[in-house]
Amino acid sequence: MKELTLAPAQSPISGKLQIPGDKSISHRAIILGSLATGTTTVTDFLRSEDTRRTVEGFRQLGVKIEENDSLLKIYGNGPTTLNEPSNPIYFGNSGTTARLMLGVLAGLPIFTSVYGDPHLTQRPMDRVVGPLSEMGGKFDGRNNGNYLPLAVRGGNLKGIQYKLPVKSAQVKSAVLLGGLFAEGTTEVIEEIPSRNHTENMLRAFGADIADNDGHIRITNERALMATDVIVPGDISSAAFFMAAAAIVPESKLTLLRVGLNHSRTGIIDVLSEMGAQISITNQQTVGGETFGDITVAHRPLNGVVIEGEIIPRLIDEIPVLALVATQAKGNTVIRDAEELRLKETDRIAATVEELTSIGAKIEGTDDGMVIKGSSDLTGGQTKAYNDHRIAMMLAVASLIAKQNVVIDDVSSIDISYPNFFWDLRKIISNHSTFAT
Ligand SMILES: O=C(O)C1=C[C@@H](OP(=O)(O)O)[C@@H](O)[C@H](O)C1
Ligand SMILES: C=C(OP(=O)(O)O)C(=O)O
Repeated sequence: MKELTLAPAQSPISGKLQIPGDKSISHRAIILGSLATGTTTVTDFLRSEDTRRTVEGFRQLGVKIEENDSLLKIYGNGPTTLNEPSNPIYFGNSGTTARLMLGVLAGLPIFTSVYGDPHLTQRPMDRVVGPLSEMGGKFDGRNNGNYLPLAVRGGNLKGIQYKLPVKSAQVKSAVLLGGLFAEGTTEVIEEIPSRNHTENMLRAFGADIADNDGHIRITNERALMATDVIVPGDISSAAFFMAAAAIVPESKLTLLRVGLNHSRTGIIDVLSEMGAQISITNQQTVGGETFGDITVAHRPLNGVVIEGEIIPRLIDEIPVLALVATQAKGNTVIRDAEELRLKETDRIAATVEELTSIGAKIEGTDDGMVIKGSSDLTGGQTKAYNDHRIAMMLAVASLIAKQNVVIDDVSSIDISYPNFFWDLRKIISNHSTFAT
């Protein structure tokens, strides 16, 4: 447990920040680099608890991976050289590691057993075990293989056509990764677009993949070849600082080289619609991923409705957007976000409970929340539920609270943003008021 007391910001937020590498893209770089033939160099890789799980997972399968700060070298020899691990693979807290690696393990002709921490052990796996079993993978575990720990016997997969029943990039990615090993064509049909980093990176590694208006087809016909990956800054991490600049009066902050893939930029659309001033400069595209600098300046904010197709484009940003909405005039309504109940914690319940406890007017619904703005935040004792996104949202809330905000445990932040508090200190001048 690492309790932290945070004091309100006494001045506007300003300056420039380099945001650490994108977590989703970092996971995918390890996976595809490990399955490819040749050496893959990954620049600006996110070193965090979650990505460490994916690195360790592939090391257990026999892949040599060298780490030098945020530079990673993966020495791939193709999937036929991967070994049956002698010990269970630990996925920790990482849903992405679990779902995507299950897609790979289903394709390999080996036996593996996999497990996670108490939070991941409660998150559903049937969403990937279902389609991967249909392809021929064999799974066993509690509740018909819905929960970790799981036993997996892979190999002999056949392509299927699979219409996604949930809005999930992890499920899409697991089936596509299984498709890399399957006889025939594997097709995933996605009605509402979710993050497409897997598709972009598979293409960059030379896979036979095509996306025709949400019908994504892949075959096993082309072996993956190593390619270098440059990881953009994670917009889901930048989101906390975008929110901070949007709610602390007179602030103006620039976040450098952040990933701007359209499937991830819902937060820019919503903050702009609320009235924040946002500009983007220095755009470039590498390996199918666009980067750019985002500048956010404080302006008076108005409530908005967040629903429908935009939800997967900002799913991890909803807790911090709810915080921003407490400072906007009028109601903000969030709908179609039922997936939030299945994350590291139930993020609808956690956001409502904790923001209410520090003075916000917010109510939960089955698939979202309604926030009545604007209201002053008082401060006080809060809980992070061992969820990094809730912990960082509460840290941002402290900037505008009337009194200190105490967060019961901030250690979960290492899951996606180990340097979060260093970066927060850089942009607020009264950092000496941090206390543990
Ligand atoms: O594919 C990914 O890297 C992710 C997809 C999303 O999950 P779902 O696919 O479950 O929506 C997101 O919430 C998670 O943080 C990362
Ligand atoms: C939901 C998240 O990650 P994962 O599903 O990989 O645990 C997240 O990072 O917010």
